[in-house]
Amino acid sequence: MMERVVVALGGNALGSNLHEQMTAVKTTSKAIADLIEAGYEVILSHGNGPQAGMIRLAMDELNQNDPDKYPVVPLSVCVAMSQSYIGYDLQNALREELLNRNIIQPVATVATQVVVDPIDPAFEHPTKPIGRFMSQTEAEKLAAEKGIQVAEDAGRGYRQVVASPKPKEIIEVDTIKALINAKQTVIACGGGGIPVIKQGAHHLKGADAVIDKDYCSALLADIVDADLLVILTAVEKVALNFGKPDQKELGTVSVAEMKQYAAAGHFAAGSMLPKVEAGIQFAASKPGRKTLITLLEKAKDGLAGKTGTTIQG
Ligand SMILES: Nc1ncnc2c1ncn2[C@@H]1O[C@H](COP(=O)(O)OP(=O)(O)O)[C@@H](O)[C@H]1O
Ligand SMILES: NC(=O)OP(=O)(O)O
Repeated sequence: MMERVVVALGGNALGSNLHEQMTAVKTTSKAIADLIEAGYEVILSHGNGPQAGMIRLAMDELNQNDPDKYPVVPLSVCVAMSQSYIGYDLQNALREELLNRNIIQPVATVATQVVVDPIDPAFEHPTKPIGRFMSQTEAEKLAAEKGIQVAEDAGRGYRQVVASPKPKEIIEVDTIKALINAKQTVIACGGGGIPVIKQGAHHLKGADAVIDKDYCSALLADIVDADLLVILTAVEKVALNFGKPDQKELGTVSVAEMKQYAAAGHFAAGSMLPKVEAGIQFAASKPGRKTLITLLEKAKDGLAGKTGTTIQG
């Protein structure tokens, strides 16, 4: 039987600006088309930190220069814009790659709303880095000028930080399932989904946040009953003592073991930790489910059990 795989694309699959993204999606599409050609049923999700930050900054700039003409654009709308912008580039490149291989399979992006809890403590403590990397001096200057919060991002520089509540429910779940059942390749939950809060009987109000795409991908993988969650990032394997002389790369690891490593502080908050936590969540949710964390270029080999870090129940 065909294995169903939710693939979460990280920053290196998309680049961090318009030009990089145009180039990156071509390589990404080849890796994804390889999986489709190998017989996997693929559902795609992706990050949006650099893109949502870029859109937010541009919108803020317009508003500060001429507030009458350009009202404040909420972060939820910036996330919606980023989903469409990234979805467009991905579906364009993947469509072409599949047609070049004579694979007739439509690709569609679903604007996906994801419910968050209005009293999630994350709203009080912004931790999600978005936008470009800056020096400490530049970041502090921007924070003072624009009234935003900034923080150091996993040893890589300073970035704007925003609230990142946990994803609770995917609103467009039936649309996503209908497209999968119609044999279409779906891009959903981009950027962790457009964060919304339930109000009254049926109203959904946009929330000022960016949801983590790894946590949301684990939720998506669960609701579409995927066999595998594949988190593609910039390292081939997850490591213990990362970046230290005694670094040790992990192959296949049980949920229980991975929980111990996470508790011992081996995975950096804001970079590897959410991937490991999302991976554990999915692998532990039902017997037989697995999570693979590896490089984009190694996705096919990883699924064949040749490389990457696999978390299993
Ligand atoms: N223990 C670890 N093992 C491997 N990589 C780690 C570890 N801790 C932190 N990292 C870093 O996490 C990065 C992946 O996180 P990030 O760049 O935020 O992900 P994304 O691919 O979703 O954009 C890796 O490229 C690596 O630099
Ligand atoms: N939304 C999100 O998790 O984006 P990044 O993967 O770019 O951080």
